[in-house]
Amino acid sequence: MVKAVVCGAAGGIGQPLSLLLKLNPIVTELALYDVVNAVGVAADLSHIASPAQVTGYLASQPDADKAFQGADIVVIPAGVPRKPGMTRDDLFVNAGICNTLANSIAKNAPNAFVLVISNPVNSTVPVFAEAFKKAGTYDPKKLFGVSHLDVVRASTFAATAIGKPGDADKYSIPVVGGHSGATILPLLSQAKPAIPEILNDKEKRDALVNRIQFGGDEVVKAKDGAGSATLSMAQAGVEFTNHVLDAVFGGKKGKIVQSYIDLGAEAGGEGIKKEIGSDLAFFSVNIELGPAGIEKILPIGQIDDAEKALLEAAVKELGPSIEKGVSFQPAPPKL
Ligand SMILES: NC(=O)c1ccc[n+]([C@@H]2O[C@H](COP(=O)([O-])OP(=O)(O)OC[C@H]3O[C@@H](n4cnc5c(N)ncnc54)[C@H](O)[C@@H]3O)[C@@H](O)[C@H]2O)c1
Ligand SMILES: O=C(O)C[C@H](O)C(=O)O
Repeated sequence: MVKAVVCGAAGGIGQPLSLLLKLNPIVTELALYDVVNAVGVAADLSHIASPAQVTGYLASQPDADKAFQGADIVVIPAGVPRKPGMTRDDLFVNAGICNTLANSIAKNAPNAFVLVISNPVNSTVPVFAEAFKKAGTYDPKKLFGVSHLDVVRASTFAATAIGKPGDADKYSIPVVGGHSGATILPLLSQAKPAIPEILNDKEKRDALVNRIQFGGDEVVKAKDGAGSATLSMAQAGVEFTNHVLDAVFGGKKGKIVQSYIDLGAEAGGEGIKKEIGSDLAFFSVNIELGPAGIEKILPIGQIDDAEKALLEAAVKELGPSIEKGVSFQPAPPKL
């Protein structure tokens, strides 16, 4: 029996993500939570013939805590998306929402795996960590910042740059660092299969790195005020969630993914700090998934000079974003 919760389930990401989770037979209970329309979306999804039993909860309901009770995994695409001209940092208003959700999870599902999609991920993941620490429920091996859309984009954009757009799913490119602009560090030198036609052409390489780092802006611009990536994020989100579900509940060990995590999460974090030459508390790294969540933090490995320069820029920009999340003070409750 596996209970999954989607917070922000009525939103642009939340609805398709909930649909895709409803289709995963590992999930037997799916609770949809939002401040609007969660009950309607749940009624709609509940007609699909798959094992998950769907329930919907509005945050204003007196029994809204039930959404979280007994949850094994909570996926969080709640909060405001970008409009043209905004940076992800401008979405720090979402910190308050994240803190509230973290408190509900700590109270009702202290052992749940928590996957954070809400932006700015570089800051909201530290907000969750701090709230869990205050509640005494923090297990860093169970907290994941979802940066998987960057990995998906890297494959798609690399295949396109090479002139083989139909082969997107054949390219695997690790993306480490953070989830915003210069903090997004695609490791093109580690691409599988190798992409010498890009690596040996500075102009093409710079263009590809830039497209991966600023892929989110493409969608924000194209949607022209109607939000940011939702459908590609739902697909990336479910892909990542399913990897965690497979590792924790499906007995499939050993999957390696990248996620923005607490470097204190498990032996290996200190090694990353040496590799990146900084004691940043959070970074997106290669992790091996297993029954406990983050089973191992794996080295970044060999990177070339161009990537070393990008790493320096990423580390510089990440520090203040992490600090902002760590030092976030929720507004006192209204009396
Ligand atoms: N990590 C990533 O790669 C990535 C990718 C795309 C978008 N995002 C982020 O995901 C978030 C959601 O994006 P979206 O396009 O789905 O936005 P959206 O506005 O369409 O949906 C957000 C949903 O959150 C709900 N919500 C607001 N406050 C809530 C609360 N306290 N509890 C529960 N639900 C609440 C809203 O009612 C809404 O239904 C944004 O912050 C966006 O920037 C992250
Ligand atoms: O770009 C955004 O604001 C949303 C998301 O972080 C993305 O990368 O698409």
